[in-house]
Amino acid sequence: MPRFAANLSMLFTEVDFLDRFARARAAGFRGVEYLFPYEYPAEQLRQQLDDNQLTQVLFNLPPGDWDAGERGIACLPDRVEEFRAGVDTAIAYAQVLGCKQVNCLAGLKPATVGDDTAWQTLVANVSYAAEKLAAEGITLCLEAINSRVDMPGFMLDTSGRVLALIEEVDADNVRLQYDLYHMQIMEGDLIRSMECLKPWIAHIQFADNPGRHQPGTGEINFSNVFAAIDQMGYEGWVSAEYRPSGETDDSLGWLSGVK
Ligand SMILES: O=C(O)C(=O)[C@@H](O)CO
Ligand SMILES: [Mg+2]
Repeated sequence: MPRFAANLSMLFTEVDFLDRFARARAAGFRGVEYLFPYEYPAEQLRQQLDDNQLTQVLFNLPPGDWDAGERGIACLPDRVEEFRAGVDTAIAYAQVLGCKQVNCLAGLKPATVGDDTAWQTLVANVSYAAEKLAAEGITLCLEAINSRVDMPGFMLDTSGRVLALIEEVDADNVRLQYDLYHMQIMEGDLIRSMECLKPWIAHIQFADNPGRHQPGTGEINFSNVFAAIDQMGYEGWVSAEYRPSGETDDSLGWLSGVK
């Protein structure tokens, strides 16, 4: 059985954020992730992890102005200073939370910025972050996010783009975050793709498609996918990053199904 984690930005939203840790633990999870920790003092989040014997699996580098629609700043040439400051902030949180992986959102490419400029900015920023994070023993994840439904214009929208970036940066701690939901939309052929990409995959997330709800609501055969993840010898976390179609607790049938 894969090691499942709960994404607290999407699961257990029936309760306040800080109360979601206990709900995740009660449901059987041993790991949690969420979009961003920065609204809360790191020590307060650490307390929640300790109180509920949970591992902090992942969070994202500061993404720019999320509420205004920004989805990362790593490809933006006029935001390099802000990106670098964000790496320091993320490291400070990761140290307190004992978190060994952070995800870098590549960002939406503005029409005013050329493809090559955006790519070179991304390469330079990821290289910078990788070096700083390596000193802390932290892996930098890069997620391919679908540009068809959820994030039109996102810089890294295929596993091939992420692999090209990993190759160019050439650092041992830069790895692929494979989100089954995004990959089903962009590429399909999930099991064979994961088997091929396994050497580069550091983190897996999932939701069914269409709808981004729990397993069983869409077209992905999760029994087979989870079995394949086990069979390929993947040892990282597999995070439930879906919007429950009803109450979160009622969406967790897939979890007891694989116990
Ligand atoms: O949207 C997703 O998928 C995510 O994993 C977010 O955490 C953004 O990276
Ligand atoms: Mg994801």
